[in-house]
Amino acid sequence: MVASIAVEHVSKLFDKQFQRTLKQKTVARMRGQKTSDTFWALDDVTFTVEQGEAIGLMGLNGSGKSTLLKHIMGVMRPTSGSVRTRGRISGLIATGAGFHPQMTGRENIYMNAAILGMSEKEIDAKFESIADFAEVDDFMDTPVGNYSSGMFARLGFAVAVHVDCDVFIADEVLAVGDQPFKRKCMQRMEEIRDSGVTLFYVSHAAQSVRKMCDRVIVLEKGNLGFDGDVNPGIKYLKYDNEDEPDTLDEESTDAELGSEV
Ligand SMILES: Nc1ncnc2c1ncn2[C@@H]1O[C@H](COP(=O)(O)OP(=O)(O)OP(=O)(O)O)[C@@H](O)[C@H]1O
Repeated sequence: MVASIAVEHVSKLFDKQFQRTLKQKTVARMRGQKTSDTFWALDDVTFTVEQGEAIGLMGLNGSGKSTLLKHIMGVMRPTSGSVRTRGRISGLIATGAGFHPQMTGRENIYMNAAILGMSEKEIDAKFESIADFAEVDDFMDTPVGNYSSGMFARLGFAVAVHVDCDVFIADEVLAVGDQPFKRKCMQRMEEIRDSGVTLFYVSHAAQSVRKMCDRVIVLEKGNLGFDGDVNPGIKYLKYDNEDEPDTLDEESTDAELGSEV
């Protein structure tokens, strides 16, 4: 098997500010109070992913999932440790990330696709298909600053799924889309996974992780809490407790997808 991603002893230190304004900071300093502190958002995280694996990245809010994915996408550098990736990476870390609000949907498609490594010729060839997937129709020539959050998500996801990539990253892509679009995204991600692309799928929905992934990695306050099979991973998080269901939104997605219980 070929290693697709190697994360070795990765740690990331962030600052935490306690006061917002200069005045508040000055007063705090005069009182001898702390104005900031540091914390480890990732703490000595190590794992390897083989080409074609589908990883469900799970963990409570603030556990470091997006931070880890930013390292894998190469938009953030670790304080210590190393991240090595093989091939082209596509996907979404945050809805609308990399979009310019004053540029139109059309212009943003070209810019975003170029950032993800597509040539102008490639974008020209795929533009109609990207536009069809996004279904923003008449709004293609409207500045995206006037888009709804769902429209933003559609456009970003439409571009990402049209990149020929070796690793696909999907962080909370289903958070803002409506049900038909969520279904379409899930279907498309299954196709991407089945074509042998390495998949990183962040979700709090146990059902869709079961459907989509063959391995689960759980982060806990920046530490690697669990790395292994899907069901034990979900059990580890206690996300499959009938008394504590997934969010209604994601549950209904799972129900509509017809995934097993
Ligand atoms: N640029 C930054 N500077 C300082 N702190 C940050 C920065 N980015 C993230 N953090 C903090 O790092 C921690 C991990 O954040 P991260 O977004 O990776 O969590 P997450 O697991 O993706 O959470 P969620 O499930 O809510 O999306 C949080 O406490 C967050 O506030």
